Order: sequence, then C-alpha cells, then structure tokens
Amino acid sequence: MPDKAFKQSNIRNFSIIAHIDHGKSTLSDRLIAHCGGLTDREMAEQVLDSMDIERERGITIKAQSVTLHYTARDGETYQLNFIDTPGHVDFSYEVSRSLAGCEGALLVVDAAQGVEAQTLANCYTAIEMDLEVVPVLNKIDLPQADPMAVAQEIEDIVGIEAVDAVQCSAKTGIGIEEVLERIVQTIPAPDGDVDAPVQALIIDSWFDNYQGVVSLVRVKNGTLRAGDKMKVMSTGQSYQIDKVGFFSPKPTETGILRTGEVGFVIAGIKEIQGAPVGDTLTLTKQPAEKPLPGFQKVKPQVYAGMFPISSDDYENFRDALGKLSLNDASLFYEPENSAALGFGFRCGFLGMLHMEIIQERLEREYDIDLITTAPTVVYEVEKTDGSLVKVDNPVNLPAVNDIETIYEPIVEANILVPQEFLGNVINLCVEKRGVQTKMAYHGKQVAVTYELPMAEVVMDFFDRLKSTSRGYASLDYQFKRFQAADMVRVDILINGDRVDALAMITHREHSQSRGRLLVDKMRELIPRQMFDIAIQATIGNHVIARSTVKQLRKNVTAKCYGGDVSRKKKLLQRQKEGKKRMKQLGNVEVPQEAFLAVLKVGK
Ligand SMILES: Nc1nc2c(ncn2[C@@H]2O[C@H](COP(=O)(O)OP(=O)(O)OP(=O)(O)O)[C@@H](O)[C@H]2O)c(=O)[nH]1
Repeated sequence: MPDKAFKQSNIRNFSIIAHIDHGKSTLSDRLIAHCGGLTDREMAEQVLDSMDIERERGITIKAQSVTLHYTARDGETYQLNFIDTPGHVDFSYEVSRSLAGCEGALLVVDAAQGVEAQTLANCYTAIEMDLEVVPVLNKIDLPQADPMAVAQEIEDIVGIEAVDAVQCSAKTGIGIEEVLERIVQTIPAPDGDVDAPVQALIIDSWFDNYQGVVSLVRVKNGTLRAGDKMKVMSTGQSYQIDKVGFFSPKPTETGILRTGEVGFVIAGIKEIQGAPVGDTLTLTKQPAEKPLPGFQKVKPQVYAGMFPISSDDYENFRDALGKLSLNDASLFYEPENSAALGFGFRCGFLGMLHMEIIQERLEREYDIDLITTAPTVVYEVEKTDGSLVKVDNPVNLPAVNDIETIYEPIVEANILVPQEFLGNVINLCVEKRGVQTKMAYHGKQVAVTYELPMAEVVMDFFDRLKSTSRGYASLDYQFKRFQAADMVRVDILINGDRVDALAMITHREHSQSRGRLLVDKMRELIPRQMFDIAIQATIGNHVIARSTVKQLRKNVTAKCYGGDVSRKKKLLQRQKEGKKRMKQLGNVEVPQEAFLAVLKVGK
C-alpha cells in the first residue's frame, strides 16, 4: 500500500468537531469506506464508537484514531490521520487533547439544524490552537436543509468564512469526495523536523490486558521505530518499544512512525501510570531537551462518593479506578470512609454524564456493584478564624458556628436557542437562580449568556433545557468565579440516625422545599419493612421535614395461588435481585436510588 513513497508533505491530521447527532459518526464511516479501510461487513457497525456504552448511548466518549490513504484528483496519495473527538458538553477537555495532534478540524454542521453551542465552544478551542477549521454542511439530502442560511449562521456566530463550505450527505454519500479534496487542499501538512531528537505527544493511553499500556501518539519530530529504547519524559523511565503502527481502523503494525504521523506505541509498560496522556516520548540515545507543551489540565467539577456494595470488591475497585484514570486525566479519586456505606472512594468528574459513564464502566467492564452518593460541586468556606477551606463533600462542611461565609461556584453558560423557545429557557434560568448577562439575535437563533450557580447546572439543567426547548437549545458552560451565597447543609436521619452519605448542600431558599421533596421521595423508595421507619430532614438540630414508611411485610408470593412452584421461585429470585442494590443502614434497607434521590428534587 502506501508506505514506499512516504512524503511528510502528503500527511493531513484532522479531527471532526460536531454537535451530537449532526452526523460525525456517519461521516467518519463514509470517509473510511471511501478510502477502503474496511469491508462492507465491518462497515455494518459504526466503527469509531468502540465502547459498548458509547454505542448504546449513541455518543462518542473516547478519542480514537484512524489512518486512511486517499488518492486525490491531483494524482498524489495522501495519508489522512483522523482523530475522533467526543461531542458532549462534559468532554470538551478530551476535544482539546485530540486537537493537539492535528493541523485542521472539520466543523460538521447539520444543514437543517444550524450551529449549536457545543460546536461553538470546541470550534473556538480549535481556532485558539491555530488549527485550520473547514466548515462542512451535512444532511443536505433532508428536505428542510437550508445550507445557505446555515452557512450564513456559521459566518455570523462562529466567525469563519463559510459561503463556499462543502455540502454533503453522509447518509447518501453525496459530496464525500469533495470533503476529502477539501481536507487535502486546505489543511496544512504537519511541520516538524525528521532529524531533530524524537518528540511524540501522547494523545491517549489505555490499558490492554495482553499488551499492557497502549498509547496513541503524534510524532512531532524525529522517527520512532520498533526496537528503539524510548523514554517517557515526565517519569524518566525507559522502555523498549515492542510495536508501533496505526489503526486502519484495525491495528496495523508498521514498525515505524515518522515525523507528522499519528499511531500507536506499545512498549511493555505494565504500570498504569507509565505513559500519562499529555506526556512526551523521546529516545534514550538522543533525548529531546524539553517535553512538548502538552495540553491544558482540567479540574473535576462534580464530586460524589462511590462505595462497593460488597466490601470484597474494594481492591478491585481501586484497581479499576487506576485503569480508568489512565486515559481519563479528569477522573479524580481518593479513599473515603462513610459511617453508612463503609470504605469507598470520593471521585471527581467533569459533569453528570461523565459520572454516569464511569459508574457504568465500573459495573460493566469491572463487574463491581456500586452505590453512588448524590454529586456535589466544590464550595469555598471562609471560617470565623479567617481560614479558607474547600469543601467537596457535605459531610466536611464545618459546623454552622465556625462558618463566616460560604462561596459557591458560578458558571458562565452560553445557550443557543431558536426564538420560539427563548421564553421557556429564560424561565428555567431564573428558576435556577441565573442572572442574564448577554443576549444577541442571529437569524432564527438567539444567543443568551447567563451566570448560574454551578450546583444548579450540573444537576438536571441540561435535561430540563432540552425538554423545555424540544431538544433545540444547546449549552456550553465554564467556571467563572466563586460568589458568596446563603448555603446550608440538609441532613437526612433514618430512624434518628444521621446518614452521612445522604447529606446535601443547598441554598437556604430551596432548603425547605428540597428537604420536603427528598423525604417524600425517600418514603417512596425505601421498601416497607417489619417496623415503622421515620425519615427526617434537618438543618442543624432543626427538623424541616419528616415522613414515615409504615410497617408491612411485603409478601410477593401471596399473589401466586396454587402450586406453580417455578413461578414462585422466579418471583423470589426477582425479589432477591431487586435487593442486590440495597444497603443495610442499621436495621433499615435502603436502595441505591435513595442515594441519588437528591437529583430528582432539583426544583
Ligand atoms: N438525512 C441524513 N441523516 C443523516 C446524515 N448524516 C447522519 N445522519 C443521521 O443523523 C443521526 C446522527 O448521526 P451520527 O453520525 O450518529 O451523529 P454523531 O454526530 O456521530 O453523534 P454522536 O456520536 O452522538 O456525537 C443518525 O440517525 C444518522 O443516520 C445525512 O447526511 N443525512
């Protein structure tokens, strides 16, 4: 195939920036198919979304890459390295990491939907990183597609030229060759010096049970070969390179990765932290003086406790978190001990979706059953003695008498919404204690900016925004500052015992109603038992709401008359499975849902 006539000037490294559902996966598959990367059978499944969870949720989470060879109309064969990026608001960090390996990005916009906020944020990241942004109008086969209006919208809102944007339909295949031609013509070839000491940026690393750590790298200078001795610059550790190659999308060994190329490196690294993302690889025999700049680190925004239901799983859990955090630098964890839930970890996430995905991966890939506590943001607390502490766990909020002021994190949220739903969006923002700072009309769309408490945004804001705008509003947000707020801790007592894992921090204004909703919700969720269960919400010693689960022995088999034993067994089995997700608190059994009930009372 390609290799004999290798030319650095014929390499094009690019990513695709697109809002969810605008057709990134379909377009990727088209590009792969056009360049002959896979057989029809292999194409039957969308290939780039490799993890099960991604496929089920239909979203792209992890950066992956594929190398294609395209013979262009000018007769030259180009090597296209396409690095996939995730599309959800929680994962903009991973986008910047993928972009760090590229010279260009396709901005894919649904020609029937127009620009959305998330595309915007990622697009600005690409522009800041000096990438060539190539607009692509997708879904032109749809009758409601309006490519000219959307091109104008791109110019107005994103601020890049788009009048002659490529138009295509990833679904029917129209315009796909034009997209490839545009990539070749407008995205610059990588620069970089073949003769300089090797510098390769680790875009991603993951743990493979057979190969050890596999890293996806972008070679910025020099050449990496199988058999070379390489050094991980941050740790100073050296390893012999076993295999190098690229994904086609199947892993293909080439024995060599040259300046400008993107591919994998396997070097028998067994320790999980051996090749951190953002790090630089060089060779021991002629090491580079400095590592590459890497990319900006992100801090987790949301924290929650995660506790294995069975304490036997604790070590596995620690190990699994280590493996997951290898290619997810934004996942934070440290041991936490809860009186109610035992030993577990306090984990930090970028947002709620990130949290759900990690929880699902732990349960599915590592087979660990977990109880997750309600997520909370990080507060700054000024104490009466003048000291300032950060609190990411309601349990650690200092005693009321020791608190001078609590500061809550405020985000700036950019929302794009069609005019007809603007009223609904404004109402939602007001309900969430938002303050409007900007509003501008762009054709049919309105761009509004609000300052909102992060605690309100991370809970159910995104879902509410979507449902109030029939899915049309889009959101992007970033941390702005800390601001003094009248926050209180609401505790939950079950039969008089405070359950540390159920505490929440909330605004005083909402504390009464949320406490009420929470105890009512708990009453629904906690199954009746052999005795009455009192549920109370308190602030300090003050009870703000109470509720009781009346005693009753739920006898599910009573419904089966006669002697159908197998049906009876099945029912008992089902009841047992239902119990698996219960946690025994004192003599009360509390289901997992109760620990997340706070999320359901976000009003
Ligand atoms: N009519 C039409 N539908 C398309 C086109 N491209 C994609 N779609 C459809 O749009 C939907 C979303 O496409 P995907 O490719 O999964 O979108 P995505 O942007 O990859 O979504 P994420 O992976 O969630 O980021 C699917 O139902 C596709 O079949 C197109 O050109 N025309």
